[in-house]
Amino acid sequence: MTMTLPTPAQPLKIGTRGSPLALAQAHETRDRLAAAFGLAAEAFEIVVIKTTGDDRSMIAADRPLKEIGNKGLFTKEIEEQLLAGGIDIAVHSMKDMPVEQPAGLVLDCYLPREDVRDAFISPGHAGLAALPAGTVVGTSSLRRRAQLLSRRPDLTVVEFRGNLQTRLKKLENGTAAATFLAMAGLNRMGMAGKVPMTAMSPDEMLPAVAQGAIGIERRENDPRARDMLARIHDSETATRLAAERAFLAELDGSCETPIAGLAELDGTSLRLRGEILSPDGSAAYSGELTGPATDGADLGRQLARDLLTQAGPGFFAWRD
Ligand SMILES: NCc1[nH]cc(CCC(=O)O)c1CC(=O)O
Repeated sequence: MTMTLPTPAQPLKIGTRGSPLALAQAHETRDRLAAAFGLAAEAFEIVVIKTTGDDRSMIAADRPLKEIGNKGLFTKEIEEQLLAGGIDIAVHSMKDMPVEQPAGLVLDCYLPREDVRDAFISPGHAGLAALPAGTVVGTSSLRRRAQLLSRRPDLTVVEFRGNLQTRLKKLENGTAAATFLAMAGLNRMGMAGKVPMTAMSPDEMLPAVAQGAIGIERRENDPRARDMLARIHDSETATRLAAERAFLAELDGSCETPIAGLAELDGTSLRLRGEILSPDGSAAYSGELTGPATDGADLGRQLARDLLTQAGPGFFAWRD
């Protein structure tokens, strides 16, 4: 392969948000690229980009993200920089990515997926089932709120945002007795052993579509980035996300919607589980399909149609 590799004088510019998790993901991407091509860290430049979603003044701490309109809230400025050439690749949590990318950009490189499960975090309780009736729990996620209320209608769910440290402080001062975060983020930040938590099985809380997966976006017409990313791409993650994201797309969903989905591979067989909920958890529909891994997107669309049929017309009408 004739490829001009980046050098310290002409580094590959890696765009990312500045949060601790985003930076950990950007460093992992750089380290995998450096290892794959035998390059020094100096051949890469990590460029931190502030997004609307990071601008605290835009977001009152108690205002649910959905009210601000979160389609592209954390990605718009990064994608603009990518199109303008200010960066060469952009590292994202796939869970936060819309199902379609802007013209001129492609998102077809995934790193090996981390733990897909949600973590139950609480200094005083062993798990969801052990919480006494009426317990206050905190989350900012519409999906988790709906799932929690669906399984435990007796709980009170309060809006809970901010970084891990802020949340732990709120647990300590009694604002809530428990909160929930992705295992993947905790692991990638090296926090898994340092926080009182247990991983929840997907049967107890089915994770968000693409949870635990990192995707790397590039310009369509950039062969260097294309060829470099091909070397660190994980095809198993791609197979699983094809099914999950087709499921999400067919539901016309985004991270504003209480939707959960998880595909798992067993050899050449793909098992897809999905769930859709009303925001207050009073209605929840779930199902699963298994089929050949090569037909993941068909499986995703089929499961979405099955669940929409179960739920009946107008199930998502509250979104409009
Ligand atoms: N929406 C925020 C977000 N986006 C990705 C992660 C965690 C990492 C991942 O799921 O890949 C999180 C925080 C969380 O849910 O705990």
